[in-house]
Amino acid sequence: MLELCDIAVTLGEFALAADLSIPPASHMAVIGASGSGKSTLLSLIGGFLAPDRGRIYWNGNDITALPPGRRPVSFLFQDQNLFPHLSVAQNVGLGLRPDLRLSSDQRARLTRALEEVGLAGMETRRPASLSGGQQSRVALARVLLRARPLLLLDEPFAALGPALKAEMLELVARIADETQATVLMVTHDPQDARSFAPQTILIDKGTAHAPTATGDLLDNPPPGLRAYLG
Ligand SMILES: Nc1ncnc2c1ncn2[C@@H]1O[C@H](COP(=O)(O)OP(=O)(O)OP(=O)(O)O)[C@@H](O)[C@H]1O
Repeated sequence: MLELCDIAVTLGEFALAADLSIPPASHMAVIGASGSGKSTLLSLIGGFLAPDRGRIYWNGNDITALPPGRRPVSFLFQDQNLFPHLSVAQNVGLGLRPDLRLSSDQRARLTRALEEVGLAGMETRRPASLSGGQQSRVALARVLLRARPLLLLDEPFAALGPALKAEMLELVARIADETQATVLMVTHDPQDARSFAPQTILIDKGTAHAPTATGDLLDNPPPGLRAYLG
């Protein structure tokens, strides 16, 4: 269970408040107009941004002061954070050990993770020689190996075509289910939210609202969200 208790943060002219709970193993969308604070919310949870007020709890433990590396969190961003000079296996191995000195057990897990995301045999390739979808799979394999219980996705598949995007979302859902991970996914695409996330956090007018049923929210969006969705 992730709890954001009375959180407030101000960035220049912008302010965001959040007071909400996310149940274990949720698949949750984060939706809101451009500039509403979706990435800010993820940064607060991931520890890249400290709140001015409030506490963040994970399973009852206060993680508000923990640096990103000590939080129970993995990230997936649109640029996938792949290092161009490293091979596929090395990029994935970084999820286990930043110095890449993997034990034989860790190497075996790495091989399994690559198989799981459909990249078996591509261990020595560099990211530049992969398609966009394959690059996304490398990033996903790294997430799979890290096996952190909270996965934060900031529009990671926005650059992929609709069919590939749907495939990657299914893969994320499967990986999250296997590890019982909670997933928070920022998206601009209501269809992604409907297919991936039974519940959605709406960010509107400076507030991240408590999760509501995605279908109900999108069928009857409040005025700000209606204007944004078009
Ligand atoms: N370091 C900063 N200093 C000042 N303002 C900031 C800073 N970081 C973000 N902001 C502002 O905070 C607001 C929220 O930004 P954020 O990136 O969270 O929005 P978003 O909903 O993710 O937007 P988008 O959908 O366009 O990616 C924006 O108005 C942005 O300009």
